[in-house]
Amino acid sequence: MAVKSHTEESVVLRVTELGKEYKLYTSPRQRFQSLLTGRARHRSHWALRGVSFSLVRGQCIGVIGDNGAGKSTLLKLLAGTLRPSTGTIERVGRVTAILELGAGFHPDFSGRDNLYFGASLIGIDPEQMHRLEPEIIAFSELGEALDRPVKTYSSGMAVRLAFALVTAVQPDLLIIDEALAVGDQHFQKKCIERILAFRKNGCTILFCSHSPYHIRHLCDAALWLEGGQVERFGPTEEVLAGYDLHSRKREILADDDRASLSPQPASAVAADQIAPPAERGGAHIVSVEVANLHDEHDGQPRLLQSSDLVVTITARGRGAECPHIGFMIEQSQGVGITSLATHEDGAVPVQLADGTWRAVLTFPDLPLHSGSYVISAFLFDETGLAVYDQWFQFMHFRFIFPKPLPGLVRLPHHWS
Ligand SMILES: Nc1ncnc2c1ncn2[C@@H]1O[C@H](COP(=O)(O)OP(=O)(O)OP(=O)(O)O)[C@@H](O)[C@H]1O
Repeated sequence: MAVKSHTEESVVLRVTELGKEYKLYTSPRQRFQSLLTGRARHRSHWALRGVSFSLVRGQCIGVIGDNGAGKSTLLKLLAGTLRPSTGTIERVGRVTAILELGAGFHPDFSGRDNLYFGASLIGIDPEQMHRLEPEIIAFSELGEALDRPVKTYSSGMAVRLAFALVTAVQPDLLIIDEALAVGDQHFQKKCIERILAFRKNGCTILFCSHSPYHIRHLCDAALWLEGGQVERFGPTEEVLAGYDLHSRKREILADDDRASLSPQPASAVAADQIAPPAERGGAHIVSVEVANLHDEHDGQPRLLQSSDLVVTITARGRGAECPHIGFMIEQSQGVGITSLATHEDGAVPVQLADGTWRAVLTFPDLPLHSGSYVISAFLFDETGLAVYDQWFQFMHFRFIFPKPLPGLVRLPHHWS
């Protein structure tokens, strides 16, 4: 299925009826017997089946799906590190893949030696590599560590080296597997900037991520895999909306299962239990205060005792950069109500004397009906693309609207 109409010349990747079968043997002996006798003794597992799509030049496509849906298998097939069992892949131009970053490095050789070795594998000849070396080294920020054996590197250092090498030359098609989930904040930001620059220059990007946020902001189309097959392929928002519904249904089922095992009180959760381990010294959310919340009792979430919801979010940024702040309200059963962010609204957090940044968000005359709600706060970089920190569903509260009307919200409206 094509995402948008395009001429044949602009297609850089065409995948037709692609499939990957894994043969599962119960023991090495069974595998051996099957090799000897030629009789199939395996169970067949199709990690990918009947996948067809095409990408045109300059398109950025996000691949989403649950664990085990076949995303990595698809990316490895496209990168050529796995052979398909069925179907064809037609690629035009130079293709590079950032898969399992750093996995291909030789641990006993230095970072520099590995650069030359890795370059030859992705089609960069030694002369070209000689020219690119300073820029690759600068991007990796490894300094003197470059001449140490790679086995002495942290995983973050290996990733920096691999990303710097693989993106040293702009390819026609760049395949990225969760690269943004690794590395520190500073590195994530550099990765995003480089990906955006490639995109601007017409590079086609295939990007696999568990982060709908990054898919939404970087990709113009999305491919949703489910059980190894294409569930949906099309404009990002439409596919993400379908996947969001699917994920919520799955979470509700999982919650029901958990509840039947060990009932949990629906009480407010302390922020410090949920807040991710913000790298101390890095950008992080410092506090989120909600005005007029009455203390909880009887295990109930705290009650908002005002018709206005006023939330003050304070965060520590990175260097002189002005970060952005996001906020989300959901119904406690997991139905999303609203997500907002300073960068989406053209607002700017204010810097306080102690260097922290603060944004105060006010919902005047909160247009919600009576019910239980849960809030989340997010900290972004200055572009709104890198997520520095998130306090996800960290606080529940109750709200009582005096009139018992059915529904979720009171939308702005008028009668005539
Ligand atoms: N080498 C292998 N041998 C047998 N089965 C495999 C192998 N590699 C992957 N699989 C199976 O293929 C299916 C797809 O796996 P894949 O790693 O592509 O999923 P994924 O969508 O990338 O998952 P995740 O989000 O967890 O990384 C899974 O059922 C997995 O168990």
